[in-house]
Amino acid sequence: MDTPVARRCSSIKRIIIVLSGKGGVGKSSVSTQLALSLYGSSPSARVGILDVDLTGPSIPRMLGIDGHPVHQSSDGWVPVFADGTEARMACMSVGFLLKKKGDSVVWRGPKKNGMIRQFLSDVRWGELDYLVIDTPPGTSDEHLSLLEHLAPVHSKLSAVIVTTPQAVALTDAMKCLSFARAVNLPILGLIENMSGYVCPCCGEVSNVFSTGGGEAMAQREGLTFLGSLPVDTELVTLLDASSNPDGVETSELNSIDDVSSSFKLLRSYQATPSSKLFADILTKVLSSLGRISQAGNETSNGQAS
Ligand SMILES: Nc1ncnc2c1ncn2[C@@H]1O[C@H](COP(=O)(O)OP(=O)(O)OP(=O)(O)O)[C@@H](O)[C@H]1O
Ligand code: SF4
Repeated sequence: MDTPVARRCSSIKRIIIVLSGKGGVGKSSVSTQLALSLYGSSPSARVGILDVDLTGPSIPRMLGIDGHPVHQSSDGWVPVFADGTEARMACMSVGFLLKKKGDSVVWRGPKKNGMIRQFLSDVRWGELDYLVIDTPPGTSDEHLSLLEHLAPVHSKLSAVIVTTPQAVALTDAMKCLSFARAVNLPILGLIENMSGYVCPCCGEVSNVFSTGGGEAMAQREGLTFLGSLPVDTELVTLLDASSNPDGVETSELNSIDDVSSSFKLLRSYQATPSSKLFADILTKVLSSLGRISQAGNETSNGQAS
């Protein structure tokens, strides 16, 4: 089907949708870490991150590019490049379109649907190896709009589910899984976030909440368990340090050089020992992606023959 979204997405190889049943489980942090890991997976990897959490956009803040202006060209919106002039990490979020930091989006379904369509059809992503899409918690209008508009490029889609170990989060993660299955969205796997607390002094792991529920759910449901991430104080410090100071007006943030130093700080997280855990997750994500594309090829070959 030839639609504006299909035309725009023709230069994107893989689209990974990050889902969570419950709010606050770390879906945006995982989307950010996933995008950074994919970016670091090869010196030429080109990654986009699209924030469709319209009422709670947090990706610009996490990437240290909060408040940067988005320019409109004759061919659509130019995304903000989190890595500055290297231009391999493109980001788009409703957060860039708000006049002031802290402004809220109070939109009904049709307006949200229009915004998502515009994000998918009007952003000049260019050639991307991966587009990571951070979604709102649960399965809402935004998810339905997203999948409806992306239907012409369904073969490029897959999802990662993020949960925390508590029973209530796992129940909501199950709803997410049912949704993904209902819309025939391949699942790359499940991540259990905030699984234990690592003491910054001695490295001892304390299980503040129950643990292992995510892995058990993955096993039960035949999903790949991508891994557990502990509560990491270093990550929080970095995410806070990379954010722009409160109250900086959009018009004051025009220099692309401002972006590079924040991004370097965030990338330094990728070099810490705790990021080893995310490196293992990335290996499993890439292997699941390979498996899904192979299955897709076999299906299309089978259909062709
Ligand atoms: N593994 C972790 N260690 C420490 N803090 C974390 C971790 N994961 C997430 N956080 C922190 O928890 C808070 C919520 O995380 P995040 O915004 O990623 O959750 P979310 O699921 O996307 O939330 P929302 O429902 O608002 O979309 C953030 O302040 C984030 O920095
Ligand atoms: S885990 Fe060990 S070092 Fe860390 S706070 Fe507890 S007693 Fe102290």
